[in-house]
Amino acid sequence: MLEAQGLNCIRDERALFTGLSFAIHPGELVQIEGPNGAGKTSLLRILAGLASSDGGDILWQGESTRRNRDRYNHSLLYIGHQAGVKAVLTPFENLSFFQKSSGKKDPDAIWSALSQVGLVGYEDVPVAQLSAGQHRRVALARLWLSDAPLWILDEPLTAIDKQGVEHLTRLFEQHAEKVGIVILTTHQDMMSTRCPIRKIKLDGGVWR
Ligand SMILES: Nc1ncnc2c1ncn2[C@@H]1O[C@H](COP(=O)(O)OP(=O)(O)OP(=O)(O)O)[C@@H](O)[C@H]1O
Repeated sequence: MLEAQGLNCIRDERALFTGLSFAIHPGELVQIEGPNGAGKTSLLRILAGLASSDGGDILWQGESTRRNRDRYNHSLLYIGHQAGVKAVLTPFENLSFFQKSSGKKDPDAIWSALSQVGLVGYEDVPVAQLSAGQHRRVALARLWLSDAPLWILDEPLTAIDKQGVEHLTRLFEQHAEKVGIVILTTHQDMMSTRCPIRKIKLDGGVWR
C-alpha cells in the first residue's frame, strides 16, 4: 500500500496542495486529475522521491520511504516527461541499458517488449530519428520489462495513437489485476473496462 500523509507542496510561494492524504491499495488504477499547473507532475515527482515535499510523509508497505529509500526505489518504476531515453542510442540499446540497471540480460524479453510497443523493425534506428510517438513508445516499453509493483507515470499517453492508448490501458488494467498499483496523469480519455479508475483531483490548492 502507498500512503500519502499530509503532503504539502509550495512552489513559487503558491500552495499547489496542502494536507494531501490518501491511501492507494494493490489492485488500484489511479488517475491524478486537474488543469494545467495544478500540481500533478509535482505530486508524482514527490511520490517517486524525485522532489521534496514541504511537509508530510510517504509510506510504502507501512514504512516511511525516507527510512528505506533503496527498498522503495526497487519497488517503483517512474516514467516522467523526460522519459530517460537516450536519443543517440537505438530502442534495443536503450532497453538493454534499462535491463542491465536491474541486473538482467534477456534479449528475448527486449524483443517481446519492442513487439508490444510496435517497434520491431525500428530496433536499430537511433531514437533521435524516430517520431514523437515512437520515442514515447521506447520509454513505455520498460513497462513490459519491469517487475516493480508500483508504476508512477506522468502523461504516458501523450503522443500515443488511439490503438496504442487502448493497448496501454489494457496493460495498466492487467498490472492492477496482478495486485500492482498504477498512478498516472493524462489529459486523454481512458476507457477502462476491467478495472475502475479512481480519480484524485487537484485544483487551485484544493484536492478531493
Ligand atoms: N521546481 C519548481 N520551481 C518553481 N515552480 C515550479 C517548480 N515545479 C513546478 N513549479 C510550478 O508549479 C506549478 C505546477 O506545475 P506542475 O508541472 O506540477 O503542474 P501540472 O498539473 O503537472 O501541469 P500540466 O497539466 O500543465 O502538466 C506550475 O505553475 C509550475 O510552474
